[in-house]
Amino acid sequence: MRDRGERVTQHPDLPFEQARNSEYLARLKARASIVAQVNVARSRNWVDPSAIKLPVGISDHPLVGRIGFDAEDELLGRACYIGPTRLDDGNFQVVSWDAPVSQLFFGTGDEGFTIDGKLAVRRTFDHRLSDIADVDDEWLTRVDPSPFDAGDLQVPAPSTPRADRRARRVSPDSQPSPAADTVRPTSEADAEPLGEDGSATRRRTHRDRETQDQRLAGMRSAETVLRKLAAPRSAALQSVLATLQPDQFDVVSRSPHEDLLIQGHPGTGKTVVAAYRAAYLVSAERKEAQAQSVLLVGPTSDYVAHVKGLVRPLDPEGRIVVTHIAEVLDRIVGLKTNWSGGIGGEHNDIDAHARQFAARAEMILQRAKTVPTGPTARRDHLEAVYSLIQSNGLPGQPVSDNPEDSAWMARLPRFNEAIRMRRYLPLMAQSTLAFQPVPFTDQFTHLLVDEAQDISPIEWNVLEQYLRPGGHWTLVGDMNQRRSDTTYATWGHISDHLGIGDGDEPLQQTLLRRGYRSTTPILQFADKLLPSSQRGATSIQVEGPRPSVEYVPGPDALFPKAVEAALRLLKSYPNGTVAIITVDPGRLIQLLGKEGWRRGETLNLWTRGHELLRVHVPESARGLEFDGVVVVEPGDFPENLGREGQLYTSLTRANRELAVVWHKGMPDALRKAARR
Ligand SMILES: Nc1ncnc2c1ncn2[C@@H]1O[C@H](COP(=O)(O)OP(=O)(O)OP(=O)(O)O)[C@@H](O)[C@H]1O
Repeated sequence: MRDRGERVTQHPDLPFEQARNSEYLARLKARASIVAQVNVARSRNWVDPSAIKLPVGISDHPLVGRIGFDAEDELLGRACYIGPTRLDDGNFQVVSWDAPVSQLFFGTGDEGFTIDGKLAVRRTFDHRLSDIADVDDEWLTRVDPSPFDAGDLQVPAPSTPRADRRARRVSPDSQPSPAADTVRPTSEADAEPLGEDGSATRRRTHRDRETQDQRLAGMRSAETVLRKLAAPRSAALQSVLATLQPDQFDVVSRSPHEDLLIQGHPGTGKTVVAAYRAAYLVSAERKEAQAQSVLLVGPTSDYVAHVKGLVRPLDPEGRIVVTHIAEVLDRIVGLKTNWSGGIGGEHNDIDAHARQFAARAEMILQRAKTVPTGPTARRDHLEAVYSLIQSNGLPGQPVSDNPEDSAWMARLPRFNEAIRMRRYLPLMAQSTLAFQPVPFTDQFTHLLVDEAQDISPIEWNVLEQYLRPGGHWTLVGDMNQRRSDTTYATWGHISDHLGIGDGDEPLQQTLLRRGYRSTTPILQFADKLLPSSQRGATSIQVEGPRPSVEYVPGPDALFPKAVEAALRLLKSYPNGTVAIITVDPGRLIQLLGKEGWRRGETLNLWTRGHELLRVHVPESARGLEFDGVVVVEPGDFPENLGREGQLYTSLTRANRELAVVWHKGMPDALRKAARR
């Protein structure tokens, strides 16, 4: 069966490029096998099991594209490939994606290098796993013969370099003619692969076409991007290195000696930019990158699974650690404990002052010479620091003189209770740091934080400990998706806290404006939750089904209706992913159990025969995406300071289709949007 978005006609060079790609991957593998396996773990604390097994230099990422020039270049000839790693082998020239010359491919400019002649054509590859699935040419200047037709257009056998490579000559008739390869207007059938509901076959009006053309302005390889977005979503993000856009590559490739702040509406590619920036920072290609190491911190373990695959093939030396905030905190505490319950809590639980409280408590312990020793010293020491905070120090030696602080301290639970509660994990981490700072070997030259709007002051304090002196930050997020009042309300506050920016000026925001994930109808629906100044998010996926909103008359019918909607979406997106997002997962799970669903590999996954359904609370859905999403009882989603960040995030997890099921209440803004 043809997947959504697959092209009907095949580019004539596809077999050749597929064979070239196989040869490239085989050569990389051969190169890697002669390099001894090394332990690339960065430190005792950050052992990444998948990194240890990876031989240096290996990458299973396919070639990403090819550029051709209008004249012979002394070094590169008429054309060269762009790949995850450099390969320089006679007539097979692959330039690394982050080498200066690759700027020609990504369309960001021509600084820092010179070629003899000009760029004539960009060829972008679309992939299925590590194979090339499609080829898309963009001609800037037509040249004849084509730079890709330098008399050596042969199909090598797709085997190891040593294998018998009886070349098959591609018939001259099948050579790409520049005219045929010029990017076709986006109104052609290929560029409109979007509708499961018949919208793809619907005739687009002239105005629709104009709007779409405007949305695609400034993009490269727009057809391939649209095809990728129309394809079913999988649990993990698929590589989009080949279709990184000029504005995205520009951010990815900023100097490692710069702090960056990247803000964008849902689905504007922030996570993609974060992942490739991490890879760019540590790339082996550039000298300046060789001393770099990156801690990429996301919101949840699902996010880590979602993103890890993007950076792995571009980081064969294992210099990027992808983790999530709770894992960072838990590693610091270093005790075997199950943290249960939500993150929530009183403001002070996570207040930045905790650092001073913990430091003062440790000082009192040192003065009293009562620092624990022995086999359980770590736990005992943590208990001692925490308990001193809880009691606001010793008589005559308070931890804080502020009555508000001491009232908060008096409300803290006893250590044995607190050590199991997720809401006290940041305080426990901060208390541990008071006597056990992060060693230099565990620190990184760059901290890259995604969903940064959800990091609390105390968590920023903890994260700061992981940054080497002189290191830099890349902060990525969306203030409109902020999930709680306990985090900073503006980027200015965050940059003040971290002391980054230009003197008194907070760090400048880099805005990502182009929406990729959700269709415009979904964004327009969710948009109504935002203050008017923040509205107007748009997507290059202009068309798609309107979100469906269904009222159910009785509370008992709510979850059955939600499951019914999810089953309908599963039918529409048989190779894709569907999630139900609710603040009351218990009732849903009970129902799924009764209806024969069983828990899958992870907590959020439910299976019945061949059917797969994902169940999320707003918290765990952050940063993820699915083809279809059912949001249950939107009126129950918690608000923060009058904002509906959690609901907004949940509604925008859908790539193609959104259903809302409600009984108790609907936020007014959405009620109006649903009636339109
Ligand atoms: N250049 C690109 N080519 C193809 N797909 C892209 C490109 N950039 C982003 N996408 C796709 O758009 C979707 C959304 O991207 P991403 O998750 O990075 O957005 P985000 O801004 O982090 O979203 P959110 O804040 O809502 O979590 C993903 O499926 C991603 O693969």
